[in-house]
Amino acid sequence: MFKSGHFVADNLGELRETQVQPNGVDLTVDAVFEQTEPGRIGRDGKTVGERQELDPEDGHYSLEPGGYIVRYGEQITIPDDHIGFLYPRSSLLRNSCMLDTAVWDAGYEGRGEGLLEVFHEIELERGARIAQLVLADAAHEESYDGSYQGENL
Ligand SMILES: O=c1ccn([C@H]2C[C@H](O)[C@@H](COP(=O)(O)OP(=O)(O)OP(=O)(O)O)O2)c(=O)[nH]1
Repeated sequence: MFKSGHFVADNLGELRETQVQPNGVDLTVDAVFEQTEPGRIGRDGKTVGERQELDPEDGHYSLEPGGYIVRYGEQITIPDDHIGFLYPRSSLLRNSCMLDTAVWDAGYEGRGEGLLEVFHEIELERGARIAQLVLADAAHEESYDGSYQGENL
């Protein structure tokens, strides 16, 4: 079963009232990066490629078509017995952009990242809401203890 927006909000850091939605919490864009060097995914590990942080102009990012890594502004905790899913705000899709996301594991804490695909130039204000995090009940044996634990806190 999916939890309410207020339940999700109780597991995040400081929020604005407008971020709490009926079924989840909207996440904001805190930083945007362009990858500059290749990463590597091997059978026994991975390396994230170098990236360069973009400077917002007058508080806005003007993004040309391409792929960008975004860091969310909220401090996220996925509580035990839950799993998190993140969806793009539909206004992104309606503006020819997409946010690609992965599974948020029980026990994860941090300010996570996603891949923003831009198919048509878009202006994003730093701090604008771009995604929605939802939580569902989930069974698990272990909790997240990977290399991204505690990232960007
Ligand atoms: O879109 C997402 C989805 C998840 N996460 C966070 C929460 C998740 O628990 C953690 C690790 O994700 P995943 O397990 O998919 O990463 P991995 O590449 O398998 O790394 P690890 O080996 O550390 O598990 O990253 C994000 O930042 N962005």
